[in-house]
Amino acid sequence: MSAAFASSSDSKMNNVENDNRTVDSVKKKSFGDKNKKNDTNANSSTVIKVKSVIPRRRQDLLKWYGWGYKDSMFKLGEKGASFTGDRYSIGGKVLPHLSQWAIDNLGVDPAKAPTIPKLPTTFADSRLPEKIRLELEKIALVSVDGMDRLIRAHGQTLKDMSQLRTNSFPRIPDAVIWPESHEQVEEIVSCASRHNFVLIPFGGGTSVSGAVTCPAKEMRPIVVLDTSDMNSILWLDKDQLLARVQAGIIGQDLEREMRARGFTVGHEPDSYEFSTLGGWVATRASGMKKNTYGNIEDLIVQTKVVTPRGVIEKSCRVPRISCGPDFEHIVMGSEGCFGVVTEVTLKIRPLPPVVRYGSLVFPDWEAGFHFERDVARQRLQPSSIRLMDNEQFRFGQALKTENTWGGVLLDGLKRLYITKIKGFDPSKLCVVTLLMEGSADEVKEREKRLNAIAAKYGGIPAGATNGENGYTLTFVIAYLRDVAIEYDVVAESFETSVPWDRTLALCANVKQRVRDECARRGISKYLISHRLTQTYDAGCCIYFYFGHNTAQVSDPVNTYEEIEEAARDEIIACGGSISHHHGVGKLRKKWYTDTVSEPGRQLLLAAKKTLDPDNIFALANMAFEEPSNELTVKSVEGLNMAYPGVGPNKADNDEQIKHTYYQWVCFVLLGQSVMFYTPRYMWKIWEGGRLKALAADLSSPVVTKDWSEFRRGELISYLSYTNIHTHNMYALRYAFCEILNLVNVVGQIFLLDIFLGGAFRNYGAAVAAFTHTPRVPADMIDFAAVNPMDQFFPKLTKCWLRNYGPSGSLQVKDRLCVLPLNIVNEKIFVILWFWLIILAFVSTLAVLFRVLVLSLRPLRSLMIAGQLRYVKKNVISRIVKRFGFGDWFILYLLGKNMNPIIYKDLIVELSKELEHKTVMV
Ligand SMILES: Cc1cc2nc3c(=O)[nH]c(=O)nc-3n(C[C@H](O)[C@H](O)[C@H](O)COP(=O)(O)OP(=O)(O)OC[C@H]3O[C@@H](n4cnc5c(N)ncnc54)[C@H](O)[C@@H]3O)c2cc1C
Repeated sequence: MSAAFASSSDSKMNNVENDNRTVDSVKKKSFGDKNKKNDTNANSSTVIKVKSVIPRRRQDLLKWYGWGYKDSMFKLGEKGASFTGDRYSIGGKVLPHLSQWAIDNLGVDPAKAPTIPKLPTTFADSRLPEKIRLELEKIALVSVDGMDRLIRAHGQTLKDMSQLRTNSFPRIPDAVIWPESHEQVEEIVSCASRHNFVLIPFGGGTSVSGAVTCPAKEMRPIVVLDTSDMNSILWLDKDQLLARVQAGIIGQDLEREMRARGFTVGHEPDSYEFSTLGGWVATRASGMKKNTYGNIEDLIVQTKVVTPRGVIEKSCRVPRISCGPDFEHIVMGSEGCFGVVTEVTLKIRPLPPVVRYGSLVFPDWEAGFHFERDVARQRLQPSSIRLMDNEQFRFGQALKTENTWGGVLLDGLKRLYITKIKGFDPSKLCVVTLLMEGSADEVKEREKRLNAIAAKYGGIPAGATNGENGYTLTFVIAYLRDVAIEYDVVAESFETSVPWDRTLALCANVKQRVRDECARRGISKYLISHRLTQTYDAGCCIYFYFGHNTAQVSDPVNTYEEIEEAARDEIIACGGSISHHHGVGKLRKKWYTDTVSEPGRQLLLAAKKTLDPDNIFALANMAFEEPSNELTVKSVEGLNMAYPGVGPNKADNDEQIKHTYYQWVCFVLLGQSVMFYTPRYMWKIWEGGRLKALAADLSSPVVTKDWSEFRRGELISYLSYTNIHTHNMYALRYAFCEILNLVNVVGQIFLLDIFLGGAFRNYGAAVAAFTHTPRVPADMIDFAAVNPMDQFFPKLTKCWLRNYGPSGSLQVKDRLCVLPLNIVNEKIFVILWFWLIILAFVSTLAVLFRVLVLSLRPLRSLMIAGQLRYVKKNVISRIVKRFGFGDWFILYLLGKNMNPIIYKDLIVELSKELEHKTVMV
């Protein structure tokens, strides 16, 4: 919880600036060579590994947040209010006026016991499958601990705080991972793309737009990528005034390290105690000193961003480039939806020699406003110049601490001078706070000129202390909201950017709209106040603060949001913007398209489609929709849906598998049988019944009278005289048919693979592997495990049906098609897969064996010997030596088709006959 007064803190915002004890240097090797190209001209050769003052891990974070405390950190009493803790200047002190202010303005009852949140003990189960967790653990530190996940489930909106206090987030992340380098982020993003889980980049968690809140309907596992361990300064170039910094560094750490070396970045959003460099880039942040240093977009020279499509980074570190649209501006303000910012090259500046605060009092808001306008027109703005309305001025007075008699007296005199002598109405006067930086002469000169302009509008200087208090209290004021909830008050700020000519009307109208909305709901105790915080040539930024007592309200957070929404409608109607620096997130989506136009929205969607087509960064901010249940189901294909591949299209580029094969399966099977029969048929033709004629009537198991002297003579004459050496072609044709068998089998595997659109080559193996995996995994979300039978032979598919509507136009209808035959097909093809694999193996062996037989004569003798019993080796080898391969082959086939006794007789006689024939070589 962001209530920021935990007593455990050991550093004060006010003294971190000069504390460089927490720095140590390490050699740069751990960040890989990829950084080298950015190192040119860098004159700091070591990585500055920064130790943050913000605790990084759960237990410490709990203390920091003040969770589990027994008592409230804030006490309202009759004699005043007090805070515990020492992080801010008002910690541990009594604020004598705050109780009365809270009673008068917000109807707080100091006697009522505050509602203190309990430390949660139960958390939603992590949905991250074990195997993905193990894979992630090989990359970086991972936690699925409930508290780690809860702490990173939220930003700092009122709703976030309310849900945190009641542990009622509809969805919290399933795991947190802490990468330490760009390379590790690349691995994590690639892992997320492979396994289709969601990544949420998380910096300081100070988002006030709902940007880091988990999309409630997301069914895929959500992993928060916490950048807090990526907080090193990779190099510092004092000549070029540049620094390369990892994106997870927290604002106050960055500034402390820079100041320790005599530099400053100068970017100080009010959240800079907690917010990170990556968060600033992702939200297009604006700091209070933007007049001198610029907003984040003015400070950046180069960013490195890991997207699912790869890394985006400009190839050169130049001050400006004219190279088409600047893609860095797609990343700036992308609110985590395109990828992770890992490293940033920032401009730095030498520390200003003089920093001086100041304040001016004006009779009313209009006078203060015209002063601000005049200063902007003359471009005389100091580093910061802010105008507070009367409500804020009085709130500031209520936050004053106990004072010395001297202080009280001085305050009294000042008050007397302003109200009695100058005649300012205490219920109207406004204050401008100033922060001036530069050389002593510059600061002096600027102050003189500002005082002169102020005088034109009735303003008078009110001293440096008031100005300084205004700035230091800025840090604490935001978090008062979190303790106010304990006293039945809900509050929040919202801001806008507005042209100068619309500002006064906008401020008045928005305040009036809030009053009307409160009246409509019977809310009588509330505060609506505003201040002007940033100025430009063309306009300014206005911050509104609104809070109300919840005693009369049944659903306080919802009521607050309704009123804020009405106020935003009014802001836009008055010419203001959706936001100046808080971003869009999930809270301000409603106004996004009107702000950027429909083509603008399409451009954003196109960028998303290009950089993150599978919606890995599914934060659903800006124009990106939260998944509807149907869409989510589709994204978890095969398990959390009725049937794989059936569902609404996720996007235009949704991958579609078109199943057209099923109508052709029977023809393909027929074609296969024809192809298998072809070699057999060819052999039949070529063989021409020769073997049958030679062995006619000689196959009977009983030796008959058919085996006569005459018949034996005939055969011996055929084999050894008339047809010897004429059977080579016969044998070669047989071998050719065997080769054809092999080619046929392999060819069929390829053809079937083409026929099934690439599904066949691994089909049998995938089916076999799948049967070893449980069909419905225990965690129900092992979405990688879709049955390959269902995947390639769906029984139910999505169909587009075309018909004519009642008035004759063509209609394309979304229908379901049932393919019942696939129940058989899926099995046929499994059997075929195994059968063809076996056949291919056997055919290969057959061909190899044929080659061996052709080349090794002793093998041929052995084969004949294998057909006979009790025949001497030399009898057989005499024949084999005199026979060619073809003769041997036909003799061998005869052996297979004859009675063995007759065959033995034939061999013995043949051998005798050939005894005097020349030996073949
Ligand atoms: C008290 C208070 C005062 C504030 N004052 C200011 C102010 O003066 N000026 C101002 O501009 N804002 C202000 N804000 C708003 C907020 O601090 C900014 O939006 C800030 O830039 C968010 O930074 P973060 O590190 O906390 O980001 P988070 O809150 O952690 O994240 C914000 C968004 O940025 C994304 N993100 C974070 N880190 C990365 C990364 N490395 N890569 C990609 N995406 C990332 C997240 O996914 C999310 O969408 C204030 C907020 C609070 C609570």
